[in-house]
Amino acid sequence: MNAYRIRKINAIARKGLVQLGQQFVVSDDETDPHGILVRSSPVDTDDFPSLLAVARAGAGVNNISVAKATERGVCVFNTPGANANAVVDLVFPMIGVWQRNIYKGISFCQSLAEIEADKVAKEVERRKAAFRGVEIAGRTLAVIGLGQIGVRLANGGVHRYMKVKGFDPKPVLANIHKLLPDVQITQTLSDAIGDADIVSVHVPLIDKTRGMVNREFIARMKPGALLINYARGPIVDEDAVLEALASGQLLGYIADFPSVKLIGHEQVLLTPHLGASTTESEENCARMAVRELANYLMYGNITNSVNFPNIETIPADQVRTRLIVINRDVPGMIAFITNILGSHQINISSFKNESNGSIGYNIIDMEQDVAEEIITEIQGDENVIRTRTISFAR
Ligand SMILES: NC(=O)c1ccc[n+]([C@@H]2O[C@H](COP(=O)([O-])OP(=O)(O)OC[C@H]3O[C@@H](n4cnc5c(N)ncnc54)[C@H](O)[C@@H]3O)[C@@H](O)[C@H]2O)c1
Ligand SMILES: O=C(O)[C@H](O)COP(=O)(O)O
Repeated sequence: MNAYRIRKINAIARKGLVQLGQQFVVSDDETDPHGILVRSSPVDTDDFPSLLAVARAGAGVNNISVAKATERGVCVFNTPGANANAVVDLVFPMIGVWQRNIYKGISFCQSLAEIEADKVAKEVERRKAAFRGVEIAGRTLAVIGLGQIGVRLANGGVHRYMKVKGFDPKPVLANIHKLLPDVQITQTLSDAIGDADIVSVHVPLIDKTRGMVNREFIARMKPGALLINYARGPIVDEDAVLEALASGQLLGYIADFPSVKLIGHEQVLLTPHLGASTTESEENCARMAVRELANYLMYGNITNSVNFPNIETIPADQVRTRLIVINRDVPGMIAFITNILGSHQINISSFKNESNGSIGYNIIDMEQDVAEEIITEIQGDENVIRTRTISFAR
């Protein structure tokens, strides 16, 4: 068969890319790819006519046109949890940097290069009181969004002897099971943030969360609290933050998303979108994204899609054709597909169907070739979004 064309956007770790076998050709310039590997760059799936899938080596998919992709039967993957340690590994140090005035202390030390060598030690002892900080043990941490990152951060707070509260309106049960018993799960957002010294937000950027941390949210926080955003810039209303910093309602804002409004503000600490930037996380994400994409292109199997259901089936040795049908999840679709195949005397050796509530996904294995007209007949139904045949040379 012809090779699958992969467009690589952004730096994808080599340890992931080497998993792609000879069936794949990877290029940064491919204009008509079957698959895309991407991190944070924007992807409009409508720009690529032959596109079958996009794999985001990371968590957030707000840079990808997921709704358009779903309408065209393009599968979008992400890599849940693959960079969660990296984010938590940065958030706690950043809290420490803030609470202990480390950034001010470091610039003070750099300024000591200007003075005479025998005066440095004396100057350090004379001035160090200006950088006295506070500890995080005993403080209350509110974690908003108890997903892969939120759960790790909440547990990390417990290990640091903090009181930890967490809020998530629709948590994934598997994540909640990983929470330490000392984390208090609250029923409302206000219960979580009302008396927290530190509020850290770990939700995806979607319509419902855009601007979620607004004036009203901040007003519900304890006066003088610290706000942390390692999720996405637009989740936080920056004007509301600046007002709250000026009034004292917020003591500080730590974020991974610099903007002109925030840069240079004394009460704001910024990092340049570094949350996932560790060797380990980049390798984890790349390995996972490549596996998901390759498994989809070669077999139509799905793990960790954000718009299609999970489904996996290994073709038996005698299977020649695998037909994939992606449809709107309405009654009668399975019967519709099997009736057409049956009416053409096609014997089905395996049929697997999964749904995520809006999209139905069918993998149908057959021991013979399937004529193009039969596929066209299936494709003709208004609820069929896309069909695809994969031939196995035996
Ligand atoms: N700074 C970085 O480099 C970096 C790295 C990784 C992830 N992120 C961002 O962090 C986000 C979360 O990552 P994750 O891996 O934990 O994802 P996740 O999907 O595992 O968890 C997100 C959680 O947020 C919850 N949620 C959704 N809306 C909510 C709301 N209104 N209130 C409270 N909770 C809500 C969901 O139910 C889910 O449990 C990503 O979507 C991404 O945007 C940033
Ligand atoms: O959503 C994510 O996974 C992070 O924001 C990481 O983005 P990056 O892969 O561009 O570092």
